[in-house]
Amino acid sequence: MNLLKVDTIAQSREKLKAAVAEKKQAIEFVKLEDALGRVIASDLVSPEPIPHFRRSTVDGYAVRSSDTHGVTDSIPVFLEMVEKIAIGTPAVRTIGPGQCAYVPTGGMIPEGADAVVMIEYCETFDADSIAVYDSVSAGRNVVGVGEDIREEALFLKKGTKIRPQEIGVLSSAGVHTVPVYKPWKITIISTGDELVPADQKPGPGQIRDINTYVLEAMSEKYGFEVAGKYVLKDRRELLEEAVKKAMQTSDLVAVSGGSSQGEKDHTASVLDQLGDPGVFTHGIALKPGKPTILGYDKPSETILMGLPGHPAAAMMVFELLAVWLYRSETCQQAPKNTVAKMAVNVAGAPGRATCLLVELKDGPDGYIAEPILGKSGLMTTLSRAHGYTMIEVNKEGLKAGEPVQVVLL
Ligand SMILES: Nc1nc2c(c(=O)[nH]1)N[C@H]1C(S)=C(S)[C@@H](COP(=O)(O)OP(=O)(O)OC[C@H]3O[C@@H](n4cnc5c(N)ncnc54)[C@H](O)[C@@H]3O)O[C@H]1N2
Ligand code: MOO
Repeated sequence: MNLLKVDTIAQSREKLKAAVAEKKQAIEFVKLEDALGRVIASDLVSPEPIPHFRRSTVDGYAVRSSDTHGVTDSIPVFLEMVEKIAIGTPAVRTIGPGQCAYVPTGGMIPEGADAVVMIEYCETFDADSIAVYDSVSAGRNVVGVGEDIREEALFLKKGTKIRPQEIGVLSSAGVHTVPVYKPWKITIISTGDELVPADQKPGPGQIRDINTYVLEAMSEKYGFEVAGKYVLKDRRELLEEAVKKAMQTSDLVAVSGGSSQGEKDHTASVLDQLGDPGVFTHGIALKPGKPTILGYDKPSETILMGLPGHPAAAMMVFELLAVWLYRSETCQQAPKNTVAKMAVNVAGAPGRATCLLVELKDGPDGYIAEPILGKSGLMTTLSRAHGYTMIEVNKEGLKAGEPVQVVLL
């Protein structure tokens, strides 16, 4: 018998990390307008405080807060209005005791003032003075210098994936060219005599190709750049030629199909032959995903991956290993999980971790996770799934009502 000697997910991740330890992560600079979805490649420190002047958060009068102590809506204080500050211009006068200045929302707070009274609590008394009917404490309605970002403070960490809100932080700090990781280049190779493209009608025994399309979509979703894609017949020399070519341009070569031990399963031996040192894992203790192949080629710094042919397995292994490794190498955090309670008992797989697809339903106190059980050759199971939860290797299973972490897909 020739059974695969399997690694756990943790072991295979350790081996992947060790293999790529000296792989260089290239960095590039992109315009702020093009930075959405990219991953910041160095800690960003602001040379100046943001904002760099004190700003009002309301339309009102900048005052010395001590002048308003004891003021109520029936006992006002009368203040001399010494300046009307316009938005976008510097405040010129210093506010002395008994004085104030009009300031618009976002306007600059003048020297001497330490708070702003909203216009609703003030009354114009005559051309130069106003009555104030509210008592304010120091700092009220004022954003201080550096309150958003302190001078020399680290304001965005390496590994941050840029969302619209980070675009805002970057623009406020004046970072208009952003250091980001160059995306990994990936070549996707699907093998199988039975595969026809999605726009063709499959004959008897044939099926439409799924993995090429799914892996390309995942690559786009997770920020890889597709350098090439091939759909090949199950012939060793075709696979050899494609992998050889891909290794010249790619950080990652993902071959789907032919990963098992059938007569036409060449992936492991081709990846092992072309890589130096070659394949270090063939088989992981995961359901689905058992026949996964992992290897590396040091000279070209290419990660070599053989994904199981079954589409759901290919997708989950790509997520759990390729995407995981890319996140880890670019210092990104794992996505936040959601918690749900299992709807029913589910058994684990002896000796293997299970990646259990679940559909989330609203329950009386949070989500309920309904397992989606189906053979790994079926694709619609994945489309129904909102996410997955892992049943660890040595766990018998999950009990109805048990809280589980769900990773959203
Ligand atoms: N005797 C054994 N047979 C199998 C085992 C095993 O341990 N012993 N493991 C099963 C498991 S689990 C999986 S997963 C598959 C892995 O197979 P391969 O990686 O060698 O892939 P293929 O045999 O080429 O294909 C399997 C299956 O997936 C379909 N497929 C392949 N590529 C695509 C594609 N691009 N788009 C859509 N569907 C694809 C293919 O038609 C097969 O149905 O092995 C089991 N067998
Ligand atoms: O391991 Mo297979 O990858 O269960 O579908």
